Amino acid sequence: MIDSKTGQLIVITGPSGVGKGTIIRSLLQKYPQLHLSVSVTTRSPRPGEVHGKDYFFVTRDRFQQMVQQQELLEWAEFAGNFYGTPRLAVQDKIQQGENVLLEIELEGARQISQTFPQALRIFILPPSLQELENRLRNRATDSQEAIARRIQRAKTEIAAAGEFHHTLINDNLDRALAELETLF
Ligand SMILES: Nc1nc2c(ncn2[C@@H]2O[C@H](COP(=O)(O)OP(=O)(O)O)[C@@H](O)[C@H]2O)c(=O)[nH]1
Ligand SMILES: Nc1ncnc2c1ncn2[C@@H]1O[C@H](COP(=O)(O)OP(=O)(O)O)[C@@H](O)[C@H]1O
Repeated sequence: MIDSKTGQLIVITGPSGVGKGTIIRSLLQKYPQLHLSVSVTTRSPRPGEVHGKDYFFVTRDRFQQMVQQQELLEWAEFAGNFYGTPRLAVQDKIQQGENVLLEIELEGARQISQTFPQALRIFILPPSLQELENRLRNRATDSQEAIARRIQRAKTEIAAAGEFHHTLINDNLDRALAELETLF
């Protein structure tokens, strides 16, 4: 699958609720040589989310400081919160020949395409907008307002899918995973 001697950066983008987290969890179980970059966010933790595992949860002041001190490889505002990729952890892993996954939204993926043009950028699409909304509602982790913001943003993101090296529809999870594995 992946050449273990060369550290590769793989960007996975797609609308909120499409199944990025679900897909990545499966990938990490199957391929221990893959590492997921843990992002920094100003969003509040959801029940069960763990600081340092799901995200580093920080204040807006701390986030701003990280931006100013150029500690982030990329960052963006999404649905009213800030998200960013800590630079050092990713650089260290890549230099050590490890493969690193970034699960980030569109603006961040665009920044990476400038700063890391060699990164493989993959966009995950939902079968339909209605199904995307169903998944967000069934996941039941976000308020009505947060879901509405995510659906609104999804339209812009989906329209930009053509900027990515590959697009993939997460209809059936196992099928989508099998297709994704062929891209690495
Ligand atoms: N640019 C950027 N986007 C991120 C980062 N971490 C997470 N995101 C994106 O931010 C969006 C919202 O994430 P989250 O609040 O966890 O919601 P969820 O994707 O619906 O589970 C998603 O599109 C994530 O891919 C990051 O470090 N940088
Ligand atoms: N292929 C699929 N078919 C049906 N439901 C799915 C599929 N993939 C993921 N889901 C469900 O959709 C919801 C959103 O998935 P999640 O991985 O949290 O998305 P994201 O990380 O992109 O926001 C979750 O409840 C998850 O169990």
